[in-house]
Amino acid sequence: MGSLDIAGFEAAARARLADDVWGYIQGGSGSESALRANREALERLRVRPRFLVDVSACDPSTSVLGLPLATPLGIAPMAYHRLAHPEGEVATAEAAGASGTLLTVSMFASRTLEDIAAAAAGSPLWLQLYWLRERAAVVELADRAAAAGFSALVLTVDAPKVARRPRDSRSGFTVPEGIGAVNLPSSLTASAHRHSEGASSIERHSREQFDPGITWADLAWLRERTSLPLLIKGILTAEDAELAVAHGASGVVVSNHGGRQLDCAVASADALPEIVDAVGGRCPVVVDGGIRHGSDVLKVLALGADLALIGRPVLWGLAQGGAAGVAELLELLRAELTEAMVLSGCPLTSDINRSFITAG
Ligand SMILES: Cc1cc2nc3c(=O)[nH]c(=O)nc-3n(C[C@H](O)[C@H](O)[C@H](O)COP(=O)(O)O)c2cc1C
Ligand SMILES: CC(C)CC(=O)C(=O)O
Repeated sequence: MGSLDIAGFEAAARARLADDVWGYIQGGSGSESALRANREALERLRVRPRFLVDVSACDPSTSVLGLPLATPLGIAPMAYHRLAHPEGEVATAEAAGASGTLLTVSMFASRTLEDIAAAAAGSPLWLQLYWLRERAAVVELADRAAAAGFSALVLTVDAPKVARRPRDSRSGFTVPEGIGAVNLPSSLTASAHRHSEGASSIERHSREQFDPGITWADLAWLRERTSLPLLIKGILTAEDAELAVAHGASGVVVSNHGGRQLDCAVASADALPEIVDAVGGRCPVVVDGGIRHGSDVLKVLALGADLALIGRPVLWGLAQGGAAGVAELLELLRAELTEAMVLSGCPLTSDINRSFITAG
C-alpha cells in the first residue's frame, strides 16, 4: 500500500498473481503492437498549459448521460475480477461506489449483478455485453441489469471472436473452476473452463458463443428489447461512430480493447479526434486504452472525450488490496488529474479543450 505512482500497483500485482493470470491480464494480441501504440500515442501528446488563471478551487467532477460523476474517469469492463482477488467485482464496486466512480461491469463478471449493485451503493453502473449466439441470454442480462439499477448498456463490437493472444496460447490459459461468468447460464460458459495444451480457452469459448454474423441492422433488435441507453464500445473510425449514432446509440466508446483485438489497430488516442469531430456534442464520447496517469485523462479530455475508462490498473489495485487497493488507485488518479488541471490552468473539466494539446 502507499504506492506513489501506478508502477507500484503494477509491481505489487505482478508479485501476487500466477504467471498465466498475469499473462491474460497484461497481454495483447499478436505482437502486442496495438497495446504499445496506446501508450505511445498518449506519450506523444503534450499539454500547452495556461497560467494566471484562478485555480484556487479546482473541481474534476463531470456528468455523462445525466449521471453525476466525481471525476471524468470510470472503470472499463473486464472479465473475471475474481482472478485478481477472491471478492472480485464486489470489492471493485465497493471502491467505485465510495468515490462516485462509474463502474462498467463485464458480461463475464465473476460476481452477480445484484451483489455488485448492492456493493456500489447507488453509484453509477453500466453493463457491458457481447452479442452471443444465444440472444435470449443477452436480453435476460439486460433485464436483470435494469432491475438492479444499472443505468446503461455497452455493447462491445470489436470482438466477433477473441483474437489470438500469444501469452494465453503459450500458457494454455483456462478460466479456473470456481471462478466463472456467474451471470450466464452454465451451458454457455462451460467451455471457458476446458483446458487444451497450447490453446487459449477464452479464444475457443468466444468462437463457440459469440455471434460473428451481427451487423448494424441487428442493433434495432436489441434496442427494442431494453429501455436502457446503449453505448457501442470498440469504435475506431468516424464512419462507424456515425453509423452507431444513426442506429440509435446513446454514446460511443473509442477503444482498441486495450490492444487485445486487432493487433495493427490504430491507437485509441489517435482515433479519438476524428470521432469527436464526427459525433462529439451529439452523444458522449468515451475512450479507453493506456490511461495510466491523471494527466492522461486531461489529454483525452482536451481531444474532446467526455469520459476516460481505465482497465488493467484496476485489476492491479484489486490484486494488491481488494476494495482498499482499488480505492487507493482511484484516489491516486483523482489527485493526479486535479494537479494536472491546476498546473495547466483548467479549474473545471469544462475548461479543458483542444487548445491545451499539441502533438509533441
Ligand atoms: C483482463 C481484461 C479483461 C477484459 N475483459 C473485457 C470484457 O469482458 N469486455 C470488454 O468489452 N472489454 C474487456 N477488456 C477490455 C477493456 O474494457 C478495455 O478496453 C482495455 O482494458 C482498456 O485498456 P487499458 O487496460 O490499457 O486501460 C478487458 C481487458 C482486460 C485487460
Ligand atoms: C472473456 C473475454 C471475452 C474478455 C475480454 O474481452 C478480454 O479478455 O479482452
